[in-house]
Amino acid sequence: MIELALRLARPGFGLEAALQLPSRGVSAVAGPSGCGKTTLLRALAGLERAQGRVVVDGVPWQDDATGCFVPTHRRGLGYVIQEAALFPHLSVQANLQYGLARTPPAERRMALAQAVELLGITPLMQRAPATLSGGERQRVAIARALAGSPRLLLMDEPLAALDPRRKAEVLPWLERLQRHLALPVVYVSHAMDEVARLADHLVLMEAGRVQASGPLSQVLARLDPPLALGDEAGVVLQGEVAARDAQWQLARLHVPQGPCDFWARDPGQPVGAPVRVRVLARDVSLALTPPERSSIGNQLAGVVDAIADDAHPALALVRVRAGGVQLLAQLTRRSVAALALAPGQPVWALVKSVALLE
Ligand SMILES: Nc1ncnc2c1ncn2[C@@H]1O[C@H](COP(=O)(O)OP(=O)(O)OP(=O)(O)O)[C@@H](O)[C@H]1O
Repeated sequence: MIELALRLARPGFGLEAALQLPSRGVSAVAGPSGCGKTTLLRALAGLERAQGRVVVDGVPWQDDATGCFVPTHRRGLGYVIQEAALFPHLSVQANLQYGLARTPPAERRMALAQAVELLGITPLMQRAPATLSGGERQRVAIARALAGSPRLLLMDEPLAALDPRRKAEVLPWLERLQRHLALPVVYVSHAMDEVARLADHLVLMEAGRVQASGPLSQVLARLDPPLALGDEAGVVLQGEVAARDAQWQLARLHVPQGPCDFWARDPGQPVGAPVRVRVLARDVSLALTPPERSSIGNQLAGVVDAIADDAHPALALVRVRAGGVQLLAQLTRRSVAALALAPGQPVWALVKSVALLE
């Protein structure tokens, strides 16, 4: 467990965050620009001197009550930032070897081999950094951070400098890390598509404060903080590819807690592969009876769970429980009135197959 309670005051900005993050998996820290994500990460690393307490797996890194402050280089951190700074005169291999300097010799080979394997670096080993694409450079930077056998990996917008195509190339490698790494990762990003694909735990921040912190699906299904997410409000369902339809290039995705399987664009993964599906609130419609002869690929029987005002006065956010999953639907308040929607009301949640984002 990573426990932190940190305060920091700057002119015009104050950070006040108390958090408990799991010791395994990816904890994403998201929120609008300037809300203090980077400041929080730097304070956790000891790069920024905040007041308070940081305890990682029972080991205090900072405790103002006792005067404890472990300097950054003794915290066993890997740190990856937006623009990777690799040594330009060294090959990829030599850059990775450099990352080993701080690692006890007994752990070196394992850590390096695992990092190279997890991030698919082998074909790049002899290349010079200047010959790498932005995405390849970030993979090498992440491998270098991992080669140092960190206890905690901190990543600050590692994909933000990449164009959408490069970002799409790197994301599957980060998903591999998310599945296979035993160490905790704190991942700062303002991009909800990255968060939806990578996070196990989500911290939402606003103006230096923590708005919500908890398992990804629970935080995304809350009706209060998602309001701040605007068009990005929506839930993430986790499942696996159950079948692929070669004729229509669609895949049937089995979501264990869902009331039925989902049809979506074929993500190109084999049957049995784990997938996450992002269902945005604006892509979910509600009906009182199941539509016949419609083009909508997914129709889920559910019950209205809660209704909240959305940020715009014309809109409402409706949470529907369907089987063991929760969906959010963004509707006009006129539709909510026309259907007389209220908690407890049985409804059909309609989700176009094209709207499902893997
Ligand atoms: N070195 C600094 N000196 C003074 N103020 C700073 C400094 N660094 C950041 N700030 C301010 O502190 C606040 C939080 O900044 P921070 O970089 O942590 O936000 P962020 O959520 O990471 O933003 P972004 O997503 O844009 O990177 C902002 O108001 C910013 O202008």
